[in-house]
Amino acid sequence: MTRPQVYITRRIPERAFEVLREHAEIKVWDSDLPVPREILLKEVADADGLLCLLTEKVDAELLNAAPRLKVVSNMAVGFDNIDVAECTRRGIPVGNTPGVLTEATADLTWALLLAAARRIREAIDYVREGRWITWGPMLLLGQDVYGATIGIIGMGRIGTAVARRAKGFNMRILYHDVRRNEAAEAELGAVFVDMDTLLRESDFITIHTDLNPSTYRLINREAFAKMKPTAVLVNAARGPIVDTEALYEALKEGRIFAAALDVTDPEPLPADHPLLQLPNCMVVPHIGSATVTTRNRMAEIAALNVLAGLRGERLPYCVNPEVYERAAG
Ligand SMILES: NC(=O)c1ccc[n+]([C@@H]2O[C@H](COP(=O)([O-])OP(=O)(O)OC[C@H]3O[C@@H](n4cnc5c(N)ncnc54)[C@H](O)[C@@H]3O)[C@@H](O)[C@H]2O)c1
Ligand SMILES: O=C(O)[C@H](O)CO
Repeated sequence: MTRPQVYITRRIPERAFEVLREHAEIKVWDSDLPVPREILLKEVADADGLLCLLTEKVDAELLNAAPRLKVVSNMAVGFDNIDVAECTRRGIPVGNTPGVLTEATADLTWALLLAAARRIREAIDYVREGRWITWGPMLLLGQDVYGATIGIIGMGRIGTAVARRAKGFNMRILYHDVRRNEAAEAELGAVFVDMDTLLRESDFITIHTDLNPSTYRLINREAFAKMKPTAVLVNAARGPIVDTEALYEALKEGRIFAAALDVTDPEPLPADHPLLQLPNCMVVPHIGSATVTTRNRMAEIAALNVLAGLRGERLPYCVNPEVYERAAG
């Protein structure tokens, strides 16, 4: 019997290969850079399973080029790179990797929050550039975190994990979401507020929604105008949730204190982008889930999703379960 073919779009942790090797022929784009689109379109022609990353656009064009495809498995929790409706229409289940990256991403959010509040990037440059002459009573003054108010936009898995850490800093926790999170309210004393209240009252604003039509450029000029001049914004969700031009203006004109971004629009952000010239903006290259253990777990779940899809079984983590109802009906 011929073995199913799986295409993997990047060099990923070995764990994925351990899961799949016995059951499928694996072809991999063996590089640390994304597979060029024209090669991807050729490679999926005889693929039964696709294990992809957030850098690959899975749309009608790709699906047309992949007539045998039985499963699309994204090695990420976010799946805004995939046209899920189109996959569902074609009866293709789509998998993602929720949960296993929650704590790592919350940790990174906090690393950014603390670093932006206390101007760590500027402080490191100050020392490295030989400008450190003496202790200074007015040197590199930042914002207090302990006891401040944090406003969390998107109180899902990662938002809640960020809130848990905020509790340890004795913070007042506000949140906004499209639905109430009563568990977070009970456990953490988080208070549900409308967006306006969150923007006006928060000292720290962190973004943890998925990217969808309702969150695209949610943080725009009007939103920045409502924030405190001492506010710090952290985005560890998706770049397009923040309007980059509006952010640049807000930081340059001192309308907010600082921003720290793990994700940008565009992404990657070109090295000569004006945002990177601003002392009060810190950007890291989308490393929220980048720990050894987390990436191993993500690779494993992504592979288990592929395996289930190849066998016609329900994916352990499926973003379009309606695909099974359609099949049953
Ligand atoms: N920086 C990184 O490396 C990294 C790592 C993991 C996840 N992410 C991003 O973080 C997102 C969240 O992950 P999660 O596991 O917490 O997902 P989740 O589904 O548990 O949480 C997302 C929350 O956003 C809420 N939401 C959706 N639209 C909203 C809106 N318009 N206003 C307010 N809230 C809204 C949802 O109701 C949900 O509670 C992912 O979709 C992904 O894009 C980034
Ligand atoms: O959505 C995700 O999982 C991140 O952006 C990468 O871990």
